[in-house]
Amino acid sequence: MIATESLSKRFPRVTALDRLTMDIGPGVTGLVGANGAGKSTMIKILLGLSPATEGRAEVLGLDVATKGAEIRERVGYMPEHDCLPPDVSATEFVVHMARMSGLPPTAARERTADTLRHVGLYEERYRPIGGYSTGMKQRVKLAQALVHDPQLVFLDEPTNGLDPVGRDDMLDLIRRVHSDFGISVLVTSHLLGELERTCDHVVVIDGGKLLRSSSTTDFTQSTATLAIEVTDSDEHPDGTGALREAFARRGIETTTGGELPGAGHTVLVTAQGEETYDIVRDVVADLGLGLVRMEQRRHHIAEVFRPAAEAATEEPVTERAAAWAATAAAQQTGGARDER
Ligand SMILES: Nc1ncnc2c1ncn2[C@@H]1O[C@H](COP(=O)(O)OP(=O)(O)OP(=O)(O)O)[C@@H](O)[C@H]1O
Repeated sequence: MIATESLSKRFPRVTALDRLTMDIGPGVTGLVGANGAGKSTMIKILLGLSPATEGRAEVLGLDVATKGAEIRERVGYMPEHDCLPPDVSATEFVVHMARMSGLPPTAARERTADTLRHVGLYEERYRPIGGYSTGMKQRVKLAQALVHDPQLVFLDEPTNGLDPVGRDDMLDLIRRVHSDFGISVLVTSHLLGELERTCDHVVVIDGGKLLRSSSTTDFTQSTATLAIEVTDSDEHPDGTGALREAFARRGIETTTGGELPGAGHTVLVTAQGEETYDIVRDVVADLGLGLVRMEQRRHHIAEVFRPAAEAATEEPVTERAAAWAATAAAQQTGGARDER
């Protein structure tokens, strides 16, 4: 769907994209990075609206440097900032955008009605946009990106300004753009966690550089640890403590499950492979404890970047990534350390 090769964009005072190479296939892809990471700049280059300083990029096999118009025919774009005319209704605006994309009048009206219904705007679609809530405006922006039935849509921070419920609704809607219509999606966000359940693939950029590009499951599984919970026994009134000591004797490091209620009874062990499960079974059996739970703990994406947050003294990129990972983790409070 999208391929970039050593793509750079330099403004007089800042390098917005720095030799970025990535390959994005069909599905829902998240482009994640702190404010100023270069996400919007990337989208503008991919739409052929802003020239790259260096490198190449292709969208749907079309070169962004020479085929901008063809790309924009096939790609929908939901900009980050509010850019809707306040005096016209959603219907009038989206019909206009459909006509601009080349649809004949009747088809434009039909597609507009379908698309607005799909994004959840009903009777209010006849009212002027100026009186809409932020959530409704975001839906109009999404509708105009979808109305010409594109193969791919770029959604720039679609959850901006939404409350938690509105944010969840928007994320579900984005997922359905792909599952119901087969349209691939590139969605940007500065919140790592929020794209975790929506995206098949996540690309993380910081200071215009690629930090990581991988499937969401790779992200969340690569740091998987085992969460183990055991009973106490007469012989070992503190079963959890006894378990940790037994692991220590075998040279296996453990941590506890954090500060959530009940987490003190959870022992976390880094899974080195299948044999870790066997070791846990043997250790628990030797101690004569009951095994209440042994499950793979899936990390949230923000946790992958936690080590960066703890070593925030190095180069500027790391500092920014650290501050942002810390913010992302804080924004997920309550869910970030849940065990699934
Ligand atoms: N036209 C421009 N002229 C000069 N600098 C620019 C221009 N557009 C973007 N920049 C700078 O390039 C960097 C990347 O900006 P960009 O808007 O792509 O980031 P972003 O990841 O989309 O962040 P945000 O979510 O805040 O929009 C920023 O430092 C920004 O100030």
